[in-house]
Amino acid sequence: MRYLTAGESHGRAITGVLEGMPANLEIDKDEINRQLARRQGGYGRGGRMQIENDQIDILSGIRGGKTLGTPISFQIENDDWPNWEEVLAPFGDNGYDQDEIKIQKENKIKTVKPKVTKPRPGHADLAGALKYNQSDLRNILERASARETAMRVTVGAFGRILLKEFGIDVTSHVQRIGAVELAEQELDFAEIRNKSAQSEVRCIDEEVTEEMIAEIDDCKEEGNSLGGVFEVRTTNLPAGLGSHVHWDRKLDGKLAQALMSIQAIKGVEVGLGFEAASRRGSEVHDEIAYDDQFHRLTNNAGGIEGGMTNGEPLVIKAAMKPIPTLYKPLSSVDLETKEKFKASVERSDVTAVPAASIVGENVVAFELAKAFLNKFGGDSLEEIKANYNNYLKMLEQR
Ligand SMILES: Cc1cc2nc3c(=O)[nH]c(=O)nc-3n(C[C@H](O)[C@H](O)[C@H](O)COP(=O)(O)O)c2cc1C
Ligand SMILES: C=C(O[C@@H]1CC(C(=O)O)=C[C@@H](OP(=O)(O)O)[C@H]1O)C(=O)O
Repeated sequence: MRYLTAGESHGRAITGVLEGMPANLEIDKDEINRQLARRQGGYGRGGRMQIENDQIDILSGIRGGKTLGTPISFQIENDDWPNWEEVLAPFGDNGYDQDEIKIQKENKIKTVKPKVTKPRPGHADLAGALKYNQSDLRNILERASARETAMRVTVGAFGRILLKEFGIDVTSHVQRIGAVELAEQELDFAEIRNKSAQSEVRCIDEEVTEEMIAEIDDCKEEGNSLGGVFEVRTTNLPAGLGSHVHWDRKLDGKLAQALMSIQAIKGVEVGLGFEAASRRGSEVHDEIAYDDQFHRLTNNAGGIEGGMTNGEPLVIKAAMKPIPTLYKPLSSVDLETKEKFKASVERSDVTAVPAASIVGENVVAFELAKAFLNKFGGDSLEEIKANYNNYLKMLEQR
């Protein structure tokens, strides 16, 4: 299974093509829209999320509510597009009517959006302009933007619909916003799901959530931004997804890549992660027991050993850096004039960790669905179910 996405953040729409879904899987469009709505929520987001109302429009690959086994294509319209149509039209003068810009500047009106030449530290602006030989940073920032994560949530939602047929579920919660951290605790999957669905920040502890909200408010007041950490968990994963035999078949590597490729994610930990490096072996490795089936007395490995699921729940964390666009300006240098400036900002998120946790949850769901199809693959849902049930029977006999 694979996918491609296209689209600029303020372009007409973002689009995607997903290939490799088996035939005869019932697709609940509401479930996809629910995931998209979850991604739009979370305390700390800026003005853009009040403009957008992400809804999936499926163009092909589904008939009568079921997959055909053919490529599935879809799009989400950008409701902000009418404000950018002139600037981002595929053909035309990019809206850079210099006379009009001059008149508008004189009259302090701002409907024309001039060329962007002031790169933001921490964003893709400067590196992208150098690499792609661009003089307008808009040609970089439009595609670097995390608007694209709406597509990743869409394909992840398809993945989770498939996983659900096999009783596998994925959830997430916010572990840290800046300096405010949720203490490590024994977590019950159903509890995380219910509480994180209710909470504005998607931290599962009410008191800590309030502290996180206060931290975001404080940071906003200061014109600053915040990062944090989220954790993704799964239930009912069978042992044996992924493989130890080649570097590019190892599931931990694939999950890390999927998470690291989310905008602003700078670190991934499986299970104990970095903490394992400072402990002794006896305090890290999960002892093996047998009770009708193999299981572990702890889950410090986070459900993966040797690049394969070991039958315990997957536990994986990702660290997000603070949002690069700051109301409190940082110094930078104008691309054209080479003059120093302090950036001014029109709108931005203060933090997007709660949104990123939903993206994380869905990219993990997609990678797991892919690994699931690699192991139990078939062209129809019925064939995959037969393969899966056969494998479960084999495991029962071990
Ligand atoms: C859900 C989400 C929302 C984001 N919102 C913003 C934003 O409003 N302003 C901003 O400058 N960066 C935002 N970012 C982060 C940038 O997209 C990201 O830092 C940039 O593309 C550079 O990539 P890098 O941080 O991975 O190096 C957001 C990221 C995510 C995941
Ligand atoms: C549009 C989304 O996130 C955007 C990601 C983003 C960035 O630079 O990554 C910048 C902001 O966009 P704008 O510049 O239009 O305010 C965010 O709102 C979204 O999540 O759907």
